[in-house]
Amino acid sequence: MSPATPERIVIATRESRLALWQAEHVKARLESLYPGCRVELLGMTTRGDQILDRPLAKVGGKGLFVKELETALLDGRADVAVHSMKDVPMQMGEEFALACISAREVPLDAFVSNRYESLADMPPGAVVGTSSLRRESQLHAQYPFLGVTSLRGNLDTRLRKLDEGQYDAIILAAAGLTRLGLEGRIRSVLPSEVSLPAAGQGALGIECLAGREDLIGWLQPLDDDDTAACVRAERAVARALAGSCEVPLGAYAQMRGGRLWLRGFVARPDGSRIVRAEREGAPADAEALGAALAEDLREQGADAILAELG
Ligand SMILES: NCc1[nH]cc(CCC(=O)O)c1CC(=O)O
Repeated sequence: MSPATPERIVIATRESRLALWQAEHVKARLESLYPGCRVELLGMTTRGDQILDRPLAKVGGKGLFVKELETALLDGRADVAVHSMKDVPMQMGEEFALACISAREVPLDAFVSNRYESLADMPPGAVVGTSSLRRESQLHAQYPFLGVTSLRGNLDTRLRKLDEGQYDAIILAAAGLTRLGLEGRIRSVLPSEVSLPAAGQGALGIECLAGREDLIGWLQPLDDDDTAACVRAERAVARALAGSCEVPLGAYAQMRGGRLWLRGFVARPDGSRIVRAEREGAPADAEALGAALAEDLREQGADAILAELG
Protein backbone atom coordinates (compact mmCIF):
# COMPACT_ATOMS: atom_id res chain seq x y z
CA MET A 1 0.00 0.00 0.00
CA SER A 2 1.26 3.47 -0.85
CA PRO A 3 0.78 6.26 1.62
CA ALA A 4 -1.99 8.79 0.84
CA THR A 5 0.55 11.50 0.08
CA PRO A 6 4.10 11.11 -1.25
CA GLU A 7 7.05 11.15 1.17
CA ARG A 8 9.85 11.52 -1.36
CA ILE A 9 9.89 12.14 -5.11
CA VAL A 10 13.08 12.13 -7.18
CA ILE A 11 12.92 14.07 -10.44
CA ALA A 12 15.29 13.09 -13.25
CA THR A 13 16.26 16.06 -15.38
CA ARG A 14 18.70 17.15 -18.05
CA GLU A 15 21.21 19.73 -16.83
CA SER A 16 20.70 22.56 -19.29
CA ARG A 17 19.58 25.77 -17.62
CA LEU A 18 16.13 25.38 -19.22
CA ALA A 19 15.71 21.75 -18.13
CA LEU A 20 16.78 22.62 -14.57
CA TRP A 21 14.33 25.54 -14.47
CA GLN A 22 11.55 23.21 -15.57
CA ALA A 23 12.45 20.57 -12.99
CA GLU A 24 12.68 23.22 -10.24
CA HIS A 25 9.27 24.52 -11.32
CA VAL A 26 7.72 21.07 -10.95
CA LYS A 27 9.57 20.57 -7.64
CA ALA A 28 8.09 23.80 -6.25
CA ARG A 29 4.59 22.84 -7.35
CA LEU A 30 4.89 19.38 -5.78
CA GLU A 31 6.25 20.84 -2.53
CA SER A 32 3.33 23.23 -2.25
CA LEU A 33 0.84 20.45 -3.01
CA TYR A 34 2.50 17.99 -0.60
CA PRO A 35 4.21 20.00 2.17
CA GLY A 36 5.63 16.91 3.91
CA CYS A 37 7.26 15.56 0.75
CA ARG A 38 10.98 15.73 0.04
CA VAL A 39 11.46 16.48 -3.65
CA GLU A 40 14.96 15.97 -5.04
CA LEU A 41 16.52 16.56 -8.46
CA LEU A 42 18.74 14.04 -10.20
CA GLY A 43 20.69 15.86 -12.92
CA MET A 44 21.74 13.83 -15.97
CA THR A 45 23.51 14.39 -19.28
CA THR A 46 21.83 12.87 -22.33
CA ARG A 47 23.29 11.94 -25.72
CA GLY A 48 21.29 14.82 -27.18
CA ASP A 49 23.21 17.23 -24.94
CA GLN A 50 26.58 15.77 -25.92
CA ILE A 51 26.20 15.68 -29.69
CA LEU A 52 26.36 19.31 -30.70
CA ASP A 53 28.12 19.26 -34.03
CA ARG A 54 25.41 17.63 -36.16
CA PRO A 55 21.71 18.38 -36.74
CA LEU A 56 19.64 16.10 -34.51
CA ALA A 57 17.74 14.82 -37.55
CA LYS A 58 20.94 13.05 -38.58
CA VAL A 59 21.78 11.38 -35.28
CA GLY A 60 18.53 9.83 -34.12
CA GLY A 61 16.16 12.65 -33.22
CA LYS A 62 14.20 13.36 -30.11
CA GLY A 63 14.71 10.05 -28.31
CA LEU A 64 18.24 11.19 -27.50
CA PHE A 65 16.96 13.65 -24.93
CA VAL A 66 14.83 11.21 -22.94
CA LYS A 67 16.50 7.79 -23.02
CA GLU A 68 18.91 8.32 -20.10
CA LEU A 69 16.10 9.79 -18.02
CA GLU A 70 13.92 6.76 -18.75
CA THR A 71 16.76 4.46 -17.71
CA ALA A 72 16.83 6.23 -14.34
CA LEU A 73 13.09 5.55 -13.98
CA LEU A 74 13.55 1.88 -14.87
CA ASP A 75 16.34 1.25 -12.39
CA GLY A 76 14.59 3.18 -9.62
CA ARG A 77 17.07 6.06 -9.28
CA ALA A 78 14.24 8.49 -10.06
CA ASP A 79 10.45 8.51 -9.81
CA VAL A 80 9.56 11.02 -12.51
CA ALA A 81 11.17 12.76 -15.46
CA VAL A 82 10.24 16.30 -16.50
CA HIS A 83 10.32 16.95 -20.24
CA SER A 84 9.61 19.68 -22.75
CA MET A 85 6.80 17.90 -24.61
CA LYS A 86 8.43 18.97 -27.86
CA ASP A 87 11.36 16.69 -27.09
CA VAL A 88 9.33 13.60 -26.14
CA PRO A 89 9.24 10.94 -28.89
CA MET A 90 5.77 10.50 -30.42
CA GLN A 91 5.74 6.83 -29.53
CA MET A 92 6.55 6.11 -25.88
CA GLY A 93 7.58 2.68 -24.64
CA GLU A 94 4.64 0.89 -23.02
CA GLU A 95 6.45 0.63 -19.69
CA PHE A 96 6.20 4.44 -19.44
CA ALA A 97 3.26 6.81 -18.92
CA LEU A 98 2.78 10.53 -19.37
CA ALA A 99 1.29 11.20 -15.97
CA CYS A 100 0.40 14.80 -16.73
CA ILE A 101 0.80 17.72 -19.11
CA SER A 102 0.84 21.10 -17.36
CA ALA A 103 -0.66 24.37 -18.56
CA ARG A 104 1.24 25.95 -21.42
CA GLU A 105 1.76 29.65 -21.74
CA VAL A 106 3.47 30.77 -24.96
CA PRO A 107 3.49 28.07 -27.62
CA LEU A 108 4.85 30.29 -30.43
CA ASP A 109 8.30 30.88 -31.90
CA ALA A 110 10.22 34.08 -31.22
CA PHE A 111 12.39 36.23 -33.48
CA VAL A 112 15.63 37.22 -31.72
CA SER A 113 18.09 39.65 -33.27
CA ASN A 114 20.49 42.44 -32.33
CA ARG A 115 19.99 44.11 -35.71
CA TYR A 116 16.39 43.77 -36.86
CA GLU A 117 12.92 44.15 -35.35
CA SER A 118 11.28 41.37 -37.33
CA LEU A 119 11.70 38.99 -40.25
CA ALA A 120 10.03 41.56 -42.49
CA ASP A 121 12.85 44.05 -41.71
CA MET A 122 15.62 41.74 -42.87
CA PRO A 123 17.31 42.57 -46.18
CA PRO A 124 17.99 39.95 -48.87
CA GLY A 125 20.93 37.74 -47.98
CA ALA A 126 20.67 38.30 -44.22
CA VAL A 127 21.20 35.07 -42.28
CA VAL A 128 18.84 33.38 -39.85
CA GLY A 129 20.17 30.61 -37.58
CA THR A 130 18.05 27.55 -36.86
CA SER A 131 18.54 23.80 -37.01
CA SER A 132 14.85 23.02 -37.05
CA LEU A 133 13.62 21.77 -40.42
CA ARG A 134 10.17 23.05 -39.44
CA ARG A 135 11.43 26.61 -38.94
CA GLU A 136 13.72 26.44 -41.95
CA SER A 137 11.01 25.28 -44.39
CA GLN A 138 8.60 28.00 -43.28
CA LEU A 139 11.31 30.67 -43.59
CA HIS A 140 12.24 29.57 -47.12
CA ALA A 141 8.57 29.48 -48.18
CA GLN A 142 7.82 33.01 -46.96
CA TYR A 143 11.19 34.77 -47.01
CA PRO A 144 13.00 33.07 -49.92
CA PHE A 145 15.65 35.82 -50.10
CA LEU A 146 16.96 35.14 -46.55
CA GLY A 147 19.78 32.73 -45.81
CA VAL A 148 19.23 29.95 -43.26
CA THR A 149 22.18 28.29 -41.53
CA SER A 150 22.54 25.63 -38.86
CA LEU A 151 22.47 26.54 -35.15
CA ARG A 152 22.69 23.97 -32.36
CA GLY A 153 23.29 23.98 -28.63
CA ASN A 154 21.28 24.97 -25.60
CA LEU A 155 19.59 28.36 -25.31
CA ASP A 156 22.60 30.17 -23.84
CA THR A 157 24.89 28.78 -26.54
CA ARG A 158 22.53 29.84 -29.29
CA LEU A 159 22.22 33.36 -27.90
CA ARG A 160 26.01 33.60 -27.55
CA LYS A 161 26.48 32.59 -31.20
CA LEU A 162 23.99 35.30 -32.19
CA ASP A 163 25.80 37.88 -30.07
CA GLU A 164 29.16 36.90 -31.61
CA GLY A 165 27.70 37.94 -34.95
CA GLN A 166 27.50 34.51 -36.58
CA TYR A 167 23.85 35.19 -37.48
CA ASP A 168 21.72 38.26 -38.16
CA ALA A 169 18.83 36.68 -36.28
CA ILE A 170 17.81 33.39 -34.73
CA ILE A 171 14.46 31.75 -34.05
CA LEU A 172 13.77 30.13 -30.70
CA ALA A 173 10.74 28.92 -28.81
CA ALA A 174 9.33 31.88 -26.88
CA ALA A 175 8.57 29.57 -23.93
CA GLY A 176 12.21 28.71 -23.26
CA LEU A 177 13.30 32.36 -23.31
CA THR A 178 10.43 33.40 -21.06
CA ARG A 179 11.16 30.67 -18.50
CA LEU A 180 14.78 31.78 -18.22
CA GLY A 181 13.82 35.44 -17.78
CA LEU A 182 15.18 36.24 -21.25
CA GLU A 183 11.92 37.57 -22.73
CA GLY A 184 13.75 40.88 -23.19
CA ARG A 185 15.65 39.19 -26.04
CA ILE A 186 12.44 38.62 -28.00
CA ARG A 187 12.13 41.28 -30.72
CA SER A 188 8.85 39.88 -31.99
CA VAL A 189 6.76 36.80 -31.46
CA LEU A 190 6.13 35.04 -34.75
CA PRO A 191 2.41 34.56 -35.37
CA SER A 192 1.33 30.99 -36.05
CA GLU A 193 0.65 31.98 -39.69
CA VAL A 194 4.37 32.75 -40.09
CA SER A 195 5.84 29.96 -37.95
CA LEU A 196 3.48 27.18 -36.96
CA PRO A 197 4.91 25.63 -33.77
CA ALA A 198 6.07 22.05 -33.25
CA ALA A 199 3.81 19.46 -31.65
CA GLY A 200 3.90 19.99 -27.90
CA GLN A 201 5.91 23.24 -28.03
CA GLY A 202 5.74 25.23 -24.79
CA ALA A 203 4.17 22.42 -22.75
CA LEU A 204 5.82 20.44 -19.94
CA GLY A 205 5.11 16.76 -19.45
CA ILE A 206 5.88 14.53 -16.50
CA GLU A 207 6.72 10.91 -17.21
CA CYS A 208 6.82 7.96 -14.83
CA LEU A 209 6.61 4.19 -15.02
CA ALA A 210 3.18 3.04 -16.24
CA GLY A 211 2.79 0.87 -13.14
CA ARG A 212 3.18 3.78 -10.70
CA GLU A 213 -0.55 4.39 -10.08
CA ASP A 214 0.39 6.18 -6.85
CA LEU A 215 2.49 8.79 -8.66
CA ILE A 216 0.03 9.15 -11.51
CA GLY A 217 -2.64 10.04 -8.94
CA TRP A 218 -0.39 12.47 -7.08
CA LEU A 219 0.55 14.25 -10.32
CA GLN A 220 -3.06 14.76 -11.47
CA PRO A 221 -3.38 18.24 -9.89
CA LEU A 222 -0.59 19.41 -12.23
CA ASP A 223 -2.48 18.28 -15.33
CA ASP A 224 -4.24 20.91 -17.45
CA ASP A 225 -7.13 19.45 -19.48
CA ASP A 226 -7.07 22.02 -22.27
CA THR A 227 -3.31 21.89 -22.78
CA ALA A 228 -3.35 18.09 -22.62
CA ALA A 229 -6.07 17.89 -25.29
CA CYS A 230 -4.17 20.31 -27.56
CA VAL A 231 -0.88 18.47 -27.15
CA ARG A 232 -2.50 15.05 -27.69
CA ALA A 233 -4.01 16.28 -30.97
CA GLU A 234 -0.70 17.80 -32.10
CA ARG A 235 1.25 14.67 -31.24
CA ALA A 236 -1.25 12.48 -33.09
CA VAL A 237 -0.51 14.47 -36.27
CA ALA A 238 3.23 14.05 -35.86
CA ARG A 239 2.93 10.37 -34.89
CA ALA A 240 0.85 9.56 -37.98
CA LEU A 241 3.21 11.33 -40.37
CA ALA A 242 6.69 11.16 -38.98
CA GLY A 243 7.03 8.84 -36.03
CA SER A 244 9.88 10.36 -34.09
CA CYS A 245 11.94 11.45 -37.09
CA GLU A 246 12.84 15.07 -37.58
CA VAL A 247 10.80 16.27 -40.52
CA PRO A 248 9.58 19.69 -41.64
CA LEU A 249 6.25 19.41 -39.89
CA GLY A 250 4.26 21.69 -37.61
CA ALA A 251 1.11 20.99 -35.59
CA TYR A 252 -0.66 23.48 -33.39
CA ALA A 253 -3.99 23.22 -31.56
CA GLN A 254 -5.89 25.91 -29.69
CA MET A 255 -9.12 25.84 -27.70
CA ARG A 256 -11.76 28.00 -29.39
CA GLY A 257 -15.19 28.20 -27.76
CA GLY A 258 -14.80 24.84 -26.09
CA ARG A 259 -13.68 23.21 -29.37
CA LEU A 260 -10.23 22.15 -30.49
CA TRP A 261 -8.93 24.04 -33.53
CA LEU A 262 -6.01 22.15 -35.03
CA ARG A 263 -3.70 23.21 -37.85
CA GLY A 264 -0.78 21.37 -39.41
CA PHE A 265 1.67 21.47 -42.29
CA VAL A 266 4.29 19.34 -43.98
CA ALA A 267 6.89 20.93 -46.25
CA ARG A 268 9.98 20.36 -48.27
CA PRO A 269 12.98 21.62 -46.26
CA ASP A 270 13.64 24.23 -48.97
CA GLY A 271 10.04 25.48 -48.74
CA SER A 272 9.35 24.85 -52.43
CA ARG A 273 6.28 22.83 -51.50
CA ILE A 274 4.13 23.16 -48.40
CA VAL A 275 0.80 21.44 -47.68
CA ARG A 276 -1.48 22.73 -44.95
CA ALA A 277 -4.69 21.56 -43.33
CA GLU A 278 -6.97 22.55 -40.47
CA ARG A 279 -9.82 20.88 -38.61
CA GLU A 280 -12.06 21.47 -35.63
CA GLY A 281 -13.40 18.89 -33.21
CA ALA A 282 -14.30 17.96 -29.65
CA PRO A 283 -11.42 17.96 -27.13
CA ALA A 284 -12.40 14.43 -26.09
CA ASP A 285 -11.57 13.29 -29.64
CA ALA A 286 -8.16 14.97 -29.71
CA GLU A 287 -6.21 11.97 -30.99
CA ALA A 288 -8.76 11.11 -33.69
CA LEU A 289 -8.75 14.75 -34.78
CA GLY A 290 -4.96 14.66 -35.12
CA ALA A 291 -5.09 11.40 -37.09
CA ALA A 292 -7.76 12.86 -39.40
CA LEU A 293 -5.67 15.97 -39.98
CA ALA A 294 -2.69 13.78 -40.87
CA GLU A 295 -4.94 12.06 -43.47
CA ASP A 296 -5.91 15.46 -44.91
CA LEU A 297 -2.23 16.28 -45.30
CA ARG A 298 -1.55 12.90 -46.95
CA GLU A 299 -4.34 13.52 -49.47
CA GLN A 300 -2.60 16.73 -50.45
CA GLY A 301 0.73 15.01 -50.99
CA ALA A 302 2.45 14.89 -47.60
CA ASP A 303 3.59 11.31 -48.29
CA ALA A 304 5.50 12.30 -51.39
CA ILE A 305 7.21 15.12 -49.48
CA LEU A 306 8.16 12.78 -46.63
CA ALA A 307 9.39 10.11 -49.07
CA GLU A 308 11.80 12.64 -50.63
CA LEU A 309 13.36 13.17 -47.22
CA GLY A 310 14.54 9.55 -47.30
N1 LIG B 1 14.39 21.78 -29.33
C1 LIG B 1 14.87 22.16 -28.04
C2 LIG B 1 13.81 22.76 -27.19
N2 LIG B 1 12.93 21.98 -26.54
C3 LIG B 1 12.04 22.80 -25.88
C4 LIG B 1 12.41 24.10 -26.14
C5 LIG B 1 11.75 25.32 -25.66
C6 LIG B 1 10.69 25.17 -24.63
C7 LIG B 1 9.43 24.48 -25.08
O1 LIG B 1 9.09 24.42 -26.27
O2 LIG B 1 8.74 23.98 -24.17
C8 LIG B 1 13.54 24.09 -26.97
C9 LIG B 1 14.30 25.25 -27.47
C10 LIG B 1 13.78 25.85 -28.74
O3 LIG B 1 13.16 25.16 -29.59
O4 LIG B 1 14.02 27.04 -28.96
